[in-house]
Amino acid sequence: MADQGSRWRTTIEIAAISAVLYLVLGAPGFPSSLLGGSSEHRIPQSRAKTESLVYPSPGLQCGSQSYNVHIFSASPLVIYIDDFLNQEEADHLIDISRDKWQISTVFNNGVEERDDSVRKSEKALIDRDTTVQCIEQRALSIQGWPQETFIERLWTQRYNVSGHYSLHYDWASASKDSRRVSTFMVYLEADCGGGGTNFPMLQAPEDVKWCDFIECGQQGDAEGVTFKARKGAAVFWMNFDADGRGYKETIHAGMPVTKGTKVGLNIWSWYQAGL
Ligand SMILES: O=C(O)CCC(=O)C(=O)O
Ligand SMILES: [Fe+2]
Repeated sequence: MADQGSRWRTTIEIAAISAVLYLVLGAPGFPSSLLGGSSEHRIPQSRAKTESLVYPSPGLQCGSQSYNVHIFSASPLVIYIDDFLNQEEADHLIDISRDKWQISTVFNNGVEERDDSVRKSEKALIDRDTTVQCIEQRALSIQGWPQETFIERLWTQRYNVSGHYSLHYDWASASKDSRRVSTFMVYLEADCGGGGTNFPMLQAPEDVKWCDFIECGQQGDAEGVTFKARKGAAVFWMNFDADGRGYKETIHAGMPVTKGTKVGLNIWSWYQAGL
């Protein structure tokens, strides 16, 4: 949470951080074919990545879930999905994360390490029971079952007071044949102050009806737009356009939690040609 006197980030800070991230994270906005991965010089996909890609079982039987879709932006496509998960599903995911929490890490110059100044939280790789697979299926269904697109094994993340994730893109590398096409940031527990998901390059809409889903007034002091952490809700966005250019507007941050606990869920869809 920020007040008038002490803004969490100034415009200049955001511009500087964005410029560094832009270069470090593979120059989003450039055609991914220029980043490597042409058909002649295909970058071999790491075994670890391929093994983390999953697809729900064909015979899966799932109940229906009535979610409410609010399109925030058409380009890039950004949607706030209220009730993406029901309360039981959200509680179940927290339950199966128990005993699996580990300190979240980041990659600095290719080295995986803890860096609380960038990302302060815990994360858990959850087992793929029926509930989890039905959530994977829902995520694919909303996207219209895109071809050659898989789900990355799901991770939950837990933020206590002062937990946060500073500005970043959700992709670190991308190629013509292989990339993290979309993100669902889902809120499983939101009994907290702060903890919204901020997009400094997206513009807040005018209509006050959006104030149910985004921070308005004092709490809306951060640049751009901050989606509220609401239990069961999800923010969905596409990371790349049809030509494989990363959308620079999708830079985002998990805002610091000022009280209580926030638990989130990442659902990332991965395009992998020829798997
Ligand atoms: O917790 C949030 O609001 C954002 C988390 C996030 O961006 C991520 O895990 O990649
Ligand atoms: Fe992210």
